[in-house]
Amino acid sequence: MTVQLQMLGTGDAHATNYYNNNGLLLSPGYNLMIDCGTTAPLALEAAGRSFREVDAVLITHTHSDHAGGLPELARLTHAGSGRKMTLLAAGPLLESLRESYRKSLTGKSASPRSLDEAFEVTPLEPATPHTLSAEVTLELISTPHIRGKDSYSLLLNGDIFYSADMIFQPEFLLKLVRRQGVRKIFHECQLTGPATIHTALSDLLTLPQDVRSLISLMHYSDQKPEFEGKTAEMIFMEQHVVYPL
Ligand SMILES: Nc1ccn([C@@H]2O[C@@H]3COP(=O)(O)O[C@H]3[C@H]2O)c(=O)n1
Ligand SMILES: [Zn+2]
Ligand SMILES: [Zn+2]
Repeated sequence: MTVQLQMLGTGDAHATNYYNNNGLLLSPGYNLMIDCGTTAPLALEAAGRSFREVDAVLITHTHSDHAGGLPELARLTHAGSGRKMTLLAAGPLLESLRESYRKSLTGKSASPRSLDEAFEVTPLEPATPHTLSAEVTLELISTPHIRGKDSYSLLLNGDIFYSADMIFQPEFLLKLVRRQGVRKIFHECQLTGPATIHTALSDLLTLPQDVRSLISLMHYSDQKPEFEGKTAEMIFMEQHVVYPL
């Protein structure tokens, strides 16, 4: 299967050396942007890509490093091609996304005046596999991040897990690998300190070796270079590199 993942950025919300942790799932005839943080429009260009190559954008949750770039993406697509890009998200996120979009509008802007004018807004039912193209199926999995804030991780093609920001879920990760046959895990990673709303590197290091060996780390801070060689079998994803899945 010729599906690839290119991270537009691999940084956390405060990183200055890395763009926001947003991805581009690349497949023949269908490219999906995974999250669209504030830096995503710039990061697309830095990665040598164009919004014109993106068929749809999926939002995992409504923090600015995951959804803050939607107004600029809307402006670009509206001005650059006139087309409406598809926006995919779980239903419970839509009200918040619509409100954030409204708040981003300024009086003079020529941007579309609402999220629905800007995008073909398409709610996705969680816990249900959705066929997005001949080579891409996607299931949203509700995972805990911040109390009261819905957040959805992704199961791609049934055997690849991509975490939204999430509190460490060891039993869940073990189940994915041992019972559901997940063969790759892209996991967010807080490098220092105890993690309360994210998953710490120290948490991931407690997983069994066979699970660690499937994990690629993303959503990290500027301290990443200090942690090279300290992640056991887990590898750091590098932004803009294209990884086969
Ligand atoms: N000092 C902090 C700590 C956190 N935050 C926000 O909380 C979010 C947690 O999820 P995230 O997607 O990593 O983005 C973080 C910041 O938006 C913040 O804005 N300032
Ligand atoms: Zn984040
Ligand atoms: Zn978050």
